[in-house]
Amino acid sequence: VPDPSVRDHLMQEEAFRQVGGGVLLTEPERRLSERLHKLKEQEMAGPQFPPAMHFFKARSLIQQSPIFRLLQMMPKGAALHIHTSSLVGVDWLVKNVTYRPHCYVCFTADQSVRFIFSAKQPIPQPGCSKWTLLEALRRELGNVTGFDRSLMQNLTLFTADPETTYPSQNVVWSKFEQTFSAVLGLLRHAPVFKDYLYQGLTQLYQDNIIYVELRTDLSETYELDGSTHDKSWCLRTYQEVSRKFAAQHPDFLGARVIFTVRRNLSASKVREAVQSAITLHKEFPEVMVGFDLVGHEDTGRPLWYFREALSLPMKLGVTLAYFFHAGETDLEGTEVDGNLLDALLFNTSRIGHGFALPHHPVAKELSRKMGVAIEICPISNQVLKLVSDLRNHPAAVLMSEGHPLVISSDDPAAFGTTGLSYDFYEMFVGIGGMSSNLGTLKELAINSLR
Ligand SMILES: O=c1[nH]cnc2c1ncn2[C@@H]1O[C@H](CO)[C@@H](O)[C@H]1O
Repeated sequence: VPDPSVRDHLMQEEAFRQVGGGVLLTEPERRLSERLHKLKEQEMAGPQFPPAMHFFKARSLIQQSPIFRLLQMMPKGAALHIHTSSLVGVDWLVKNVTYRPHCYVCFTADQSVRFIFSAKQPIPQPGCSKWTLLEALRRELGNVTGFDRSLMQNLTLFTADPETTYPSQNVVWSKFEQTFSAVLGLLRHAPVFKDYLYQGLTQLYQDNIIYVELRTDLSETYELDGSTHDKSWCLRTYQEVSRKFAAQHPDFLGARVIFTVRRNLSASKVREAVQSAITLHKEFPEVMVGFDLVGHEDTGRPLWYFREALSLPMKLGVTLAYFFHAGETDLEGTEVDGNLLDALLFNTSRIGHGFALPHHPVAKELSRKMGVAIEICPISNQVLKLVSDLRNHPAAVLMSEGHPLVISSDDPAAFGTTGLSYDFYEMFVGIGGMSSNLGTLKELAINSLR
């Protein structure tokens, strides 16, 4: 029989690590934690357990969960992994933005839509029907509600039947990129862009989030007469909107930007992007925090392919922080498997996703030693990686091994969420299981502000 005192010690150590360790609870917090524990037991014993289901099917159940409502009230710190183009829900885009004057729509052959604001009839776009003024179209239509619903469906992945709609990663990623193309015409209209950012910050603030870092390619914005604004205008706007919002909500710390480009670009294009990231960072040190590469990682170019571009700041003796998406993959058996290690060798400040970390022992150890935070986006993994059941998510292992984790929502509009409460729910109830407690939640919130 093993020595009971040794066993006892080891058991305690294990329990401590499983919940992320570290954070002490005050007496009232301990009581709240017990209450959460009881609620979790009830939820797990229920006929349907949301974290074991695809989020699109689980959302309405989660909305009824008392744990979810407590999580909404909880201060959650910072949202560190959100793409601007999917920040604000499609409800607001359709009901507010597409009802503004001068908004035109056209329909693509593959049943998607494009939008543009213009003072006069816009020039036709290849592959799209004739531009129609939405105001006129709605006047002609009998069923405006149905039409608006179909517009919304073009701007989000959310559907009642995810398994048949998205049978593979390639299918879901192609629809995903379609939603971005559709949204862009609305978002890039300069006055809409300002309101959109403000609305995005409002939604985060309402979910008790006090700081956000937004990933964006800073694509040019346009006015009604077709004139355009460049990346500097865009960054200035982020700064202005963030300051205005913080002035009106003194407990909000602000918004900053991670400049992104797509990982399927050529080496020379990425080199140009890194160069402009360096310039923009010099011009806007307060608001522009770093650089990242985005897009479907499994089919994209590996970081190593861009090594020359990514070494540029070092060569020039300037600092440019990296916030790489890496290991959003499984073990692929291809060059993209090197992304986690390369992200770390390029001194990444955080890792976006890191889902594949358990497959890469050397990268994993290095990451832990460097104290690099892993941005866990559980709902994104469900939708884009088709992992419906979150109970075996690698984040539980990473947490028990002492990796600093932060929770984020990635693309709230595409996934049908707002704020971080849905993702916290999936982390707390699904990934953390019965052992995660209020201390775990506290640790996650504190990590996001460290
Ligand atoms: O989870 C993600 N992984 C990688 N790329 C993403 C993810 N979410 C969005 N994007 C990328 O960001 C662009 C918009 O800024 C999208 O076009 C998409 O390719």
